[in-house]
Amino acid sequence: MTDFSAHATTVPAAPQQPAALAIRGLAKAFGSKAAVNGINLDVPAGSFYGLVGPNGAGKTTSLSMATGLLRPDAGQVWVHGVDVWAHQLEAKRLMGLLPDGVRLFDRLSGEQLVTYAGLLRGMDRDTVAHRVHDLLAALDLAKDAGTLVVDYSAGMTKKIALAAALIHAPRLLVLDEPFESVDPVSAANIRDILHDYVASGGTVIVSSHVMDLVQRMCDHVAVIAAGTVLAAGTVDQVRGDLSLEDRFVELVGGRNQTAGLQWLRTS
Ligand SMILES: Nc1ncnc2c1ncn2[C@@H]1O[C@H](COP(=O)(O)OP(=O)(O)OP(=O)(O)O)[C@@H](O)[C@H]1O
Repeated sequence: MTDFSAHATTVPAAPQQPAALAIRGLAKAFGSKAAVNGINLDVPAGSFYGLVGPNGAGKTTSLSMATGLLRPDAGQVWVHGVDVWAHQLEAKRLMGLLPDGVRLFDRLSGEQLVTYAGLLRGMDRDTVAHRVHDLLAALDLAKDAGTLVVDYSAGMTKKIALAAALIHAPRLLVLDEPFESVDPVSAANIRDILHDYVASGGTVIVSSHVMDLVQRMCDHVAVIAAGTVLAAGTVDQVRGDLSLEDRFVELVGGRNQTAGLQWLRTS
């Protein structure tokens, strides 16, 4: 493992100073399948952190455990020094989550859904109304505010879920595949929102398969494969002289032979 992270150790130990997210020895198996294999990771406060890895690498499982959605078999997680599994409410107050594939209350309109998310967080109605208005405008959803979420497209659904994750101005945003299905203009708007958020002291963790996007957007990256962290650090440290995509392929390997698909040829 190439690990450039200052705090990462092979023997799990509590973080010295609060990172935005610190993970020690996190593990999860589904039956006999080890999905996450005792990973350690430090996400510095104020960083824009990319999490990349092949399909089935364990990204969603790791993020679900790190954010209090899935109980780990082993290991510990801290968000700004708060133990996520020992102090769940306190930790969740600090986080905004865009989970992958989790059902929303889609019989609410977009405006109602984001308002509901704000009220659930204990915010007063005036502040919620003000922020809902701002978020819908920034995400180009104002004209669809009254449409039921069940009638939204996949990209619109991603955006309304992102608005719900942002409403309480969390200190750490964890976004699982935030750009999937999102059109290029909306993706650029979302990137601007996230960059402003990081510039004002927030921390963002995004999982993505789009290496070029991660290389341009993130300042840190971790490469995960088979439930293990293969490399972690600043994007420049991890990629060295290569593009992140080439470095990813070098680390992960696994280019498949396509010679067995001759039957697919049409001429
Ligand atoms: N609820 C579950 N039950 C059984 N196996 C699971 C479950 N969730 C995940 N897995 C398995 O754990 C492994 C890691 O899955 P995970 O969804 O974390 O990967 P990922 O890196 O997010 O993949 P992708 O990039 O394809 O979204 C996979 O082998 C997957 O089949």
